[in-house]
Amino acid sequence: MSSSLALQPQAVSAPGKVFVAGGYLVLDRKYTALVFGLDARIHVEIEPIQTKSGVTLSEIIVRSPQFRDAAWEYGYRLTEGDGGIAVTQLRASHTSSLNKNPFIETALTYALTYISTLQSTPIPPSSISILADQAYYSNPGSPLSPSSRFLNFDVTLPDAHKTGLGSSAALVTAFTAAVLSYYLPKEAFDVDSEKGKSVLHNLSQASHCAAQGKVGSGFDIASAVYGSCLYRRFSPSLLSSLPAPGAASFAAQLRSLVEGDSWDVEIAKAKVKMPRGLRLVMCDVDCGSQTPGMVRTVLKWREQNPELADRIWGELQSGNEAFAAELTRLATEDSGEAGAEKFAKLKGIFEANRKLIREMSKESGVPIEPPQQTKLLDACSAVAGVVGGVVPGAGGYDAIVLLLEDKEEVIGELRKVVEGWKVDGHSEDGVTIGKVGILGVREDMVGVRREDVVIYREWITSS
Ligand SMILES: Nc1ncnc2c1ncn2[C@@H]1O[C@H](COP(=O)(O)OP(=O)(O)O)[C@@H](O)[C@H]1O
Ligand SMILES: C[C@@](O)(CCOP(=O)(O)OP(=O)(O)O)CC(=O)O
Repeated sequence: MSSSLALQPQAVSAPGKVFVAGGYLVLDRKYTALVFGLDARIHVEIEPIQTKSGVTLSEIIVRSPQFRDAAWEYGYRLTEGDGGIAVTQLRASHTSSLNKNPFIETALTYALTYISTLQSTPIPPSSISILADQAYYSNPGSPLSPSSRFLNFDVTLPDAHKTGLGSSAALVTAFTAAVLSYYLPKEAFDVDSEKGKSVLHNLSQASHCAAQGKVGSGFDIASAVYGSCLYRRFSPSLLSSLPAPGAASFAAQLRSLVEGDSWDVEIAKAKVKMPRGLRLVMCDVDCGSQTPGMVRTVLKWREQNPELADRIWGELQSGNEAFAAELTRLATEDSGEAGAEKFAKLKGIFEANRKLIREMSKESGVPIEPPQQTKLLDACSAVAGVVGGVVPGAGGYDAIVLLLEDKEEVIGELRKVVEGWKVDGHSEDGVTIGKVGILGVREDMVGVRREDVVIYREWITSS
C-alpha cells in the first residue's frame, strides 16, 4: 500500500569512479577492468511534494539547487498496452523554453515503470533534489554556510566544467535507488540487500544506456552500485530486445529484464583492495583538445590488425590481472618489508603496462597515452613515494591517476611537480597541455549507500 501519508523522505548517494586498468579491452567480454569508486558522491533526496491544500497533481519536480536554472518538472501517466509510465516534461511558463535533462527524464521513466509493475496503486507526486560533491566540477563554488558540504556553483549545468568522474552514472544510480526506496516497501526493494543491488544495477544500466543513446561497457554504473571492483561487462545483446518506453509490453519486459537471471555481468569486489598506507590521487589536466571517436578508431584498428591487437591486449590483460593480484597481496599479507622495496613489484607492473598502452597508442594512432602525458606521468612517478600512474579510462590529454604512499610529504612533493608543470610547446600533434591540478578525491570501496536526509536540509528549504 502506498499513500502519500505513508511515504517517508529518503536519500541515497552513489560514488564517482576512476577507471585504472582495462580501458578499451573491457568492451569485449574476454577482458576485465579494474575500477575504483571515489569518495566524491552524488546524492539524491526525495520527499512528498509541498502542494497547496487539496490540490494533487501527477507531478514530480526535480532540482539541482547548486546550479542556476536547474529545475525540471514532469507530469506522468500510465500508458495503454503495458507501455509503462510515460513522463512528460512540463514548461514552467508558456514563454520559457524546455531545458532538458535526458539522464533524469530517462531514469525517472524507467524507475516509475518498474514500480508500476510491482504495485497497482497510483504513484503520488514527489519532490527530488540532487546534490553533488565538489570534485565533480572544477568551477569555484561557495558554501551556503561554513559547515556546508556542498557548494553553490552559481553557473548553469552546461557551463559547469566536469572533471570526468562519471557524474551521469552516479546520478542515474542514486536517482533510481532513491525513487525505488521511496515508492516501494522494503520487501519489494531494499538497496542494502544483494537482490536490491542487482535490480538497481540492471535498471540503471538499462536507463543510462538509453539516455546516452549507446551501450558502453557499463563499468561506471557497476562501480556506482558496487564501488571498487574487477568488472567483466554484460553482453550488449541483453538490452537490444527491450522495447522503447511507451511501446507495447515495455513494462513487463523491463521487469523481466531487471529481475531475470540473464545478466552475465561479473563484479568481483574481493579482487580489488587498496594496501594499507597507499592511496589514489587524480590530476585534472587543462587542455583545449578533445579527441572524438577514440573508441571507434581503436576498435577499427583491432579489427584490421587482429593478431597484433590480440597480442597486445592479451599481454595487457595479464598485466592488469597481475596489478590487481599484487594490490590484493599487499593488502592482505604483511610482507614485513618497508618503503620503496615493498612496492617495487607494483612499480614494475605499472611500467610494463604503460609500455603496452603506448604500443597500442602508436599502432592505432589514437593518443591514449600521448607523449605529453608520458612526460607528466614519468615526472610524477619519479617523486619519492609515488608508486606509479596511468591515464585513466579511454586515456587522452585530460587526466592522470597516481598510486602513492599516503603521506603528507609525498603529496607535498607531488604538488610541487604538478603545480609548476610546464611542457615545451613543440609536441608533434600540436596539443599543448596547460595547468595540472590535484583533485580532492581518493578511492572509496563503498558503492551506493543510504544517507540521512538531515544533511540536505539547508539546500532543500532554500531552493
Ligand atoms: N549535479 C547534477 N544535476 C543534474 N544533472 C547532472 C548533474 N551532474 C551531471 N548531470 C547530468 O549528467 C550529464 C553529464 O553526463 P556525461 O556527459 O555522461 O558526463 P560524465 O562523464 O560526468 O558522466 C549532464 O549533462 C547532466 O545531464
Ligand atoms: C574506452 C572505455 O573502455 C572506457 C572509457 O572510460 P572513461 O573513464 O574515459 O569514460 P567516460 O567517463 O565515459 O569519459 C569505454 C567503455 O568502457 O565504455
